[in-house]
Amino acid sequence: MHCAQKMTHNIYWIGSNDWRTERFENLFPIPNGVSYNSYFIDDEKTCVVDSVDAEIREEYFDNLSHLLNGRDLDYIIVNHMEPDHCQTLLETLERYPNCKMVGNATTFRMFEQFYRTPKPDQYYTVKEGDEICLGKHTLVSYTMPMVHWPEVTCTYEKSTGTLFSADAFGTFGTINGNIFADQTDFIATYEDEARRYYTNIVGKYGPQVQNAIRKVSGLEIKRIAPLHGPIWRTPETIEYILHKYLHWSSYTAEKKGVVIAFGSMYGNTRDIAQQLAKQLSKRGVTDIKIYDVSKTNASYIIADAWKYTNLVTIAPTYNLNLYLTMENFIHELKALNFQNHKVSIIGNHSWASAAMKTMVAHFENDFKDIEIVSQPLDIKSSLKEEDIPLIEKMADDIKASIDAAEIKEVL
Ligand SMILES: Cc1cc2nc3c(=O)[nH]c(=O)nc-3n(C[C@H](O)[C@H](O)[C@H](O)COP(=O)(O)O)c2cc1C
Repeated sequence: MHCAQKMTHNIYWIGSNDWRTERFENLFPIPNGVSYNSYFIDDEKTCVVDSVDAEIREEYFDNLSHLLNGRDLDYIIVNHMEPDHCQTLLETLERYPNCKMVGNATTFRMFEQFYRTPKPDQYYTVKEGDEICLGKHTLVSYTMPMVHWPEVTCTYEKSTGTLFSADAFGTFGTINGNIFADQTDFIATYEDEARRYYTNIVGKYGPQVQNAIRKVSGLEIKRIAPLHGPIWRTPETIEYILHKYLHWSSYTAEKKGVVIAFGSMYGNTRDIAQQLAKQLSKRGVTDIKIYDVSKTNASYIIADAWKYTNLVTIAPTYNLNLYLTMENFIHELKALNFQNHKVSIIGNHSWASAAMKTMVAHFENDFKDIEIVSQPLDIKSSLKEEDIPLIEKMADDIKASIDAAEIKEVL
């Protein structure tokens, strides 16, 4: 059943929601679901901006044929070739054989790689700054390489000031009737999920995100229409999401606080994490988050590690190595280019220590711009009375580093 919504002057949201998929990219839990957004422009020429995941295929085609109302489809703009936006692309081209698929050389190469059905007669190549006039609406293409994938573009519609931004400015979480962020309590509803989406999906590409923001900063943006999550259309919400992206892409902490990530088999290392948290709290530190790396999906811990100034990793030695879920957590952080934060380290071992040294080596050698706060500690099997002063000293050092931290506005 069609369920399209009007976005503005003859531009419609023709996406839908997915509550069923457990994990986005089969990696990141999405307990609040996700939307796949597609847009339809109704003008002398008809145009779709990006197609959708197969999960919402029926809704997309119902919306499209309802709005076309018997007319033909002239263009489909492909800003991003990732399958969650393209699993219905080939079918769109086959249902509407006169439709031109708008993209660049990489877009078309990827299309053929994924869908094994070249459609050269339907390719319409655009370069940076090229315009397509639909009648009253004019679309301008801008490249955004590696704002997720190499072929990515964004498309700016001049008459309405709409930026179709591909995966940029997107978020996990479904659209619940309200397609615009300003119709929701958007900070409460979307901020944490937008940060988790950004850090885990696009976090690796901070410099590319900054380049893309610089590139579009000269445009008069009245609406940002991403491929996931709500549309940003008021000055307040546009400024909010642009500002958040500038902040996140600079790897700068948003808030003073400590994320304690621990791994533990039998509880001894967990006790160390709780003791440190207590000592921090006693010293007036607020916003302390403790996560068990074996329990909480790394995507949540990573999002909070990005947000707060200080991270502490605490883990035991396991078969002469670092405990595996901590190894994995640190590996994921590194893969996302995590940087510009302060880290403290505690290991635990019983006969041949490896955890502490491995964590120190990772943060010293594999990351850039990480300050190690306090002397790393190595506890023997379980926390004892004589260890408490060591934990207190680390708490003192972390507190001092939080006090010295400056939370800078990134403009
Ligand atoms: C399967 C297993 C392998 C371990 N391997 C090592 C090791 O290679 N070197 C070492 O010093 N301790 C090793 N330990 C000891 C742990 O580091 C120690 O028991 C620590 O207290 C575990 O903390 P937890 O209670 O938080 O799990 C191992 C323990 C287990 C259960």
